[in-house]
Amino acid sequence: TLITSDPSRIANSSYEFVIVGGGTTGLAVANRLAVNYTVLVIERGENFADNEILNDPFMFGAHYKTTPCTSTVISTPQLSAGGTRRRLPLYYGNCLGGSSSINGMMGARPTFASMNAIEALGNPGWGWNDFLPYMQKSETFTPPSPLQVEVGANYLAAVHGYDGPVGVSFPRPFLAPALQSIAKNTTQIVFEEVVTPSPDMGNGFSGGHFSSFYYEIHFNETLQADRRSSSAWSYLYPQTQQRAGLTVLTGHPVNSIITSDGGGNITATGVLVELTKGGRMRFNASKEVIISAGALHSPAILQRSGIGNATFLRTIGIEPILDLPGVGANVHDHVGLYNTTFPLDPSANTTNVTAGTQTLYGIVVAQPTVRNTLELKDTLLRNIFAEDTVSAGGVVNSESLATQATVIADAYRIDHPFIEIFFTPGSESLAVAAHTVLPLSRGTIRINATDPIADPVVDMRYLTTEVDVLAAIAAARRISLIAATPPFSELLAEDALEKAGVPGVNATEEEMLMSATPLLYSYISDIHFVGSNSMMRKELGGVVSPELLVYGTTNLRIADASILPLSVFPHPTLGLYGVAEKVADMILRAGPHRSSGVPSFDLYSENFV
Ligand SMILES: Cc1cc2nc3c(=O)[nH]c(=O)nc-3n(C[C@H](O)[C@H](O)[C@H](O)COP(=O)(O)OP(=O)(O)OC[C@H]3O[C@@H](n4cnc5c(N)ncnc54)[C@H](O)[C@@H]3O)c2cc1C
Repeated sequence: TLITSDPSRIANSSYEFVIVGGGTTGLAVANRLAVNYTVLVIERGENFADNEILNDPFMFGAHYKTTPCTSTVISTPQLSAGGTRRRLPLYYGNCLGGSSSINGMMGARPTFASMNAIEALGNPGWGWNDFLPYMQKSETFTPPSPLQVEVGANYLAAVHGYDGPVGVSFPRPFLAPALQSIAKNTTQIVFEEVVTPSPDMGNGFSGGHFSSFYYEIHFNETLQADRRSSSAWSYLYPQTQQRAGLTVLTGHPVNSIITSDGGGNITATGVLVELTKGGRMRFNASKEVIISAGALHSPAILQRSGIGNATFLRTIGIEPILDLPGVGANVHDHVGLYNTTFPLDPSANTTNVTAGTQTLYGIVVAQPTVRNTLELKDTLLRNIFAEDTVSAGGVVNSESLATQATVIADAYRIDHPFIEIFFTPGSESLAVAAHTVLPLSRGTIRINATDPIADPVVDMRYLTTEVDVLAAIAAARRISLIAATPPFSELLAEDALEKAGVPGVNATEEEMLMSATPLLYSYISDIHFVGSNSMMRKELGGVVSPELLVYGTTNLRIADASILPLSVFPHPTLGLYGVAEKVADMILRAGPHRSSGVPSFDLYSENFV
């Protein structure tokens, strides 16, 4: 593997594949393709292989906003407290490894029900049974030690992988072991009938569950010990992952894709790179171009290339070569309620409840189902009107919103959870955070009309559908209920709810929405943006086919979080490695060098068919 920041070193080289963006998904795809092909990855950010803060898995909470890899797009004003509006910072990783170099490392997988929903949007081959083997292929799972099992870690050996590049494990040492059991006991009381302890949070569970979180960390002697298992440290840097066919250019952004029009479908022939010293350089791809610049930037690259909503492109002076209204539409994100830190009772026994200077975001996760409000949510989702399309904003037509709402409702019927709650140990306080899952509000991403290479204009339109507001209120309620329920409440100061700005357990809906220190309207982006180049039927605003090929092109693919039409990964990273493994396998199988494929697992056909 050659990693360079000097474009002149590779100026006259030729490549079969060019991948735009050396982030989470991009580096994983590159690694697999470079076994058989010559591959060039072009990453806008730098190479921070040895940066201690990025590598240290326990530094995330304190530093992710200020690492040298961290970048931000500031959103357009979003709905906020009392009907006011607020701009939200949307963080992402701008270096090799992309957002996996700065994220919280919380390992999570989609559910059987949610992959069903993805498949139902016109994507055969993306159901749970087809997808699980690819997630397994990407990971080396380290089972919990007997000590970790004793204090709460649990797993199912059959759903994991044991020789992939990404380290997945429970943290070692197991942080705040006493809090693990307190959190689990409280969860069981608060959610009574809608959660059960999960044998493994990655088993495609049907039904709400709670479990100890696992993380993307190398705690494995055969991999690097005690290090963040970013995409770069999994698929690029290790000796075992070196590829003669792989070149990585850092420090240079791709402006656009170069295409030729053979009178039918469009063919990508290369990319145009902005040189930091000024000017532009072209790199050719003889087989394919794959865009992996993340959900915020991939649609902007397409739009700069003349691929997108033709009317919009014309208004800003770009001649469209492909009218695809879904580019930059359908983008969405989880609403994060993180602003809740509860002070500890000074007289409580907090041994093994806090985590000293070490932080990991969640230690126990609860994903309750909608059973008690199922009929209400079902009715809301199955009765989407044309006005909802207008308020959601980012969908291309009302059929798109109605179809997405229906498959979400079906997923809830199978018993997909509707929120996620997690307990986080601090040094002197405890946090309970929550985020919505499977939101329906949709927004847009468009390039800046006056400066197309600048940050795109992102309007996420959080909480613009009724069902999303309902879910957020439910999440806020559960946070206050947890803080008022023993054994968790016994750790907290008497006025903990008040100090944390959390409305009491009996607060009305109005109070939940508008209280003086409103939990709900101090929401933040959960940094899980997806959908801006959705994989679904073209009539619904789809941009890519189930093979991740951009509709109307012969060889332009997208592989990153932007392809997810629904937010089915509660935390995206492990699922995105599955996406990377799947698309690489599709390409390798179709090419002259046939892939050895992935092992097939029948485990779930029995349970779910
Ligand atoms: C602070 C933070 C915390 C998070 N916590 C978690 C967590 O705990 N668990 C979890 O699973 N997920 C978490 N996520 C989300 C998860 O990390 C992302 O969803 C995922 O990494 C996105 O992967 P991607 O491949 O789509 O994009 P990225 O990994 O962001 O990669 C895109 C790459 O493209 C590059 N790029 C952009 N534009 C260009 C251009 N024009 N030319 C060349 N290169 C370009 C970028 O620099 C970047 O390296 C978190 C994210 C953040 C930011």
